[in-house]
Amino acid sequence: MRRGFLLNRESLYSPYPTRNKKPNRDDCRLFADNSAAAASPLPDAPPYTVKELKDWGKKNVRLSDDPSMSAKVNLRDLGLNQQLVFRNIKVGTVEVSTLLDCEVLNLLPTRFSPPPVPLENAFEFRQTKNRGVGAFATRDIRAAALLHVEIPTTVMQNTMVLNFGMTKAEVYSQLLRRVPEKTQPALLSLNNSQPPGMYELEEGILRSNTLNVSMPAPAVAAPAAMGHNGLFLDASRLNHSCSPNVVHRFDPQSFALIVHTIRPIAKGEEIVHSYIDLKTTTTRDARRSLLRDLCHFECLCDRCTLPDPVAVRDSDIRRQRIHDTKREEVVAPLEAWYRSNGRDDLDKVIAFHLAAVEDMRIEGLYHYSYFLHISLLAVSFAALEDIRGFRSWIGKARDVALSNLASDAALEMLKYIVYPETFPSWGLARKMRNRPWAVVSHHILSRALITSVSPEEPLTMLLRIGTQLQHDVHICICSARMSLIQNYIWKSPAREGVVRRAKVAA
Ligand SMILES: C[S@@+](CC[C@H](N)C(=O)[O-])C[C@H]1O[C@@H](n2cnc3c(N)ncnc32)[C@H](O)[C@@H]1O
Repeated sequence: MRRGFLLNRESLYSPYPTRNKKPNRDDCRLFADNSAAAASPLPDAPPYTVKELKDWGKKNVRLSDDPSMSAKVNLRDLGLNQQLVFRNIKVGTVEVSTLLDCEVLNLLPTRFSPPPVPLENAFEFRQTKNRGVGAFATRDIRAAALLHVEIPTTVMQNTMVLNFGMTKAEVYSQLLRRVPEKTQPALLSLNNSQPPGMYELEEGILRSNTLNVSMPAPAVAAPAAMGHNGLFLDASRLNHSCSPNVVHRFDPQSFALIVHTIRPIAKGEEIVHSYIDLKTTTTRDARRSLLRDLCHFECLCDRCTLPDPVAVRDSDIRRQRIHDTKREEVVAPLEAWYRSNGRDDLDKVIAFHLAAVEDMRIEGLYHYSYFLHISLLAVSFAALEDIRGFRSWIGKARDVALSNLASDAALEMLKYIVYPETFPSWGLARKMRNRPWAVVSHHILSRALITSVSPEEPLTMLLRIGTQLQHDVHICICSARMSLIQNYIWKSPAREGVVRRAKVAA
């Protein structure tokens, strides 16, 4: 039985990271060392890939014989001007053991904002039949519910440069040793799915359970090398599924992992997320093989254990279809309807989007163009002045915005749910029949607004569509509502010019 580590006394009292604060003297560091640079000739091209970095490190980096330092590495030569420090930081009452670059530490807020409050007791952990422990809903949960919020136990940069000074095993063991003693039993009881004998326990646990987290990015030459991962005691118990029902995001402002449901979850259903990028792996065999390679288990999720080969083939075909549909193809039917000045049948547009959304529902894939499809459904139902249809789809679009932490967009959509007739494409079908060109802009604008979660995007889209239709963007803008435009494009660098031109045109 593995016993907990003894804690280094200072690590318990490590302060918040503050701006301009020098690292503690007892921090273990990977120092930049100019003499090492002089000694080691640079390769012709900068080493950017992980393999190149590793090879370069093996040839050029020497281990420090100074026991107060972990290693001496001239990372500037790699375009990575960094100084990695082990530091325990406090988030509210939780102490997090981190290994971060000094610059990243300095970019963290001096005070973390309080994390949002999740549903209470909405899930519990239980033993599954064949996948170890899993989390199960204790009641029916709606889509876009804030299910879980968790502060990490450890966070570390996961670039390979760590290998230069300390072995990975040393880094992992140092990181875990700095975790508060009371947390260590729970941490050491986490699943270790690495092949037996391959890694020390600490490394096995970290490799099996960490999730990618987003940290503030300093201006470094090789930002791709600046990934970070975090270990979360509860979220680590979530099993994988190729049709997940939750997504998670890390919010550096509150230093918390935020887990949202992406569809309704019934009482007793398992709560699952995806360990892999489902966009790049469409077939069951490809997904299973990737999970075998990366995570060392045979996937037993619902989609991978479909009862017969025909069902598996149908699922593969559906996923491929979702994967292959380009954004332009999604937009095309509504654009064709609009080009016909509303003479085409809008029901055909609706049927197209409903079929796509149904594919996504069956496969449990709510990324890809899901948001675009449901937004265009909302636009179509608004054009037909169908309140029920409109509310249903704009409600789903709002759910997506909420799970993406896009609260402004979600608020705007809530306004449309309450007052559908204020939605810019409201009654467009009727208006098109009467005054085809005058209302075009409303349709374009509403689409731009609704299909975007970022404030920059509507403008880009307006410009793109305006150009596509060889229709001056000023005309689009001048006949749309000024407040909406200003609201949405205010952050854009091109804002000044567009708003000025729009005012002139209006
Ligand atoms: C991060 S842990 C998840 C929690 C784990 N079940 C536990 O008991 O702690 C990942 C491990 O759970 C199991 N697992 C997760 N999803 C699975 C799936 N879809 N099929 C089979 N095993 C799965 C595998 O053993 C995997 O290595």
